[in-house]
Amino acid sequence: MTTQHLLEVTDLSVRFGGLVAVDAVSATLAAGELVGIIGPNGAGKTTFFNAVSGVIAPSAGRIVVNGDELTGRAPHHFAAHGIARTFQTPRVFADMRVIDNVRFGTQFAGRHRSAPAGLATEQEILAMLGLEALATQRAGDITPSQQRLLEIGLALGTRPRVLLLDEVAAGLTEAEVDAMARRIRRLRDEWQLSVIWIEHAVSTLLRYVERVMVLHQGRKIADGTPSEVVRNAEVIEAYLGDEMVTEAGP
Ligand SMILES: Nc1ncnc2c1ncn2[C@@H]1O[C@H](COP(=O)(O)OP(=O)(O)OP(=O)(O)O)[C@@H](O)[C@H]1O
Repeated sequence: MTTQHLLEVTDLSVRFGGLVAVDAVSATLAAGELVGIIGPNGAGKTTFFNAVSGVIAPSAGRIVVNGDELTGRAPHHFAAHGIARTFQTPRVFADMRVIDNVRFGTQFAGRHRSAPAGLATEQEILAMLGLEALATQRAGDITPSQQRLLEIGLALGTRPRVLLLDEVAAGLTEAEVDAMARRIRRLRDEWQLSVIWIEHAVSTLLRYVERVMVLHQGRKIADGTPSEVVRNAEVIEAYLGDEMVTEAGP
């Protein structure tokens, strides 16, 4: 029996002039998976997200979402097929109320899509993110860490099946990073979302994901459980150093 993947990326490459930012990367995401992507600065992580959310057209390769090929299609096609993403720099609508930011996502993806169970209302999305008390505030007036959460709210407003999170924990305190990781787990556990999460806070990420892909100079150099990946010689050499092996335990 073959498993139908929600997302199936085959030999994806993105070139900028002479630079190969993503180099023949293949990857899959099954329903309900929580997968991390790690790798040094410039490894191609954000560019990978840009391609699998339609923000840039790949130079080569195929992107299939839930059985439909979307390679090179515009972002709203990806959104309508259930892909939502956040951006490295939070992009909320500062002059709109917090709750209206979440409503915007609904319009972006189209009103007539079927919503996954549990993602019924904007209020529930805000409650999941701990922002319910701020619903009527102007988004520009909430703190930067609350804006990071709201950006996830904007993505959730599209009622996605797949959530692509790009460094949503950047700039947060250690306690906030942990709280963020727990929220991401709950999104997967309670709303059956599939999540790919890029983060530089590697030790936290590795505690929460079941699988992690490692990018280095555009190539995928590893894809496995956190304990497999921290023992991978190429990953240690390229990115992690030796200390993660001890941190991850026996
Ligand atoms: N629009 C662009 N035009 C030209 N080069 C780009 C563009 N976007 C990214 N790059 C280059 O592609 C490479 C991969 O960048 P990317 O932002 O995907 O890496 P990253 O792994 O997300 O890094 P970081 O962890 O620093 O965010 C880098 O060398 C970057 O300078």
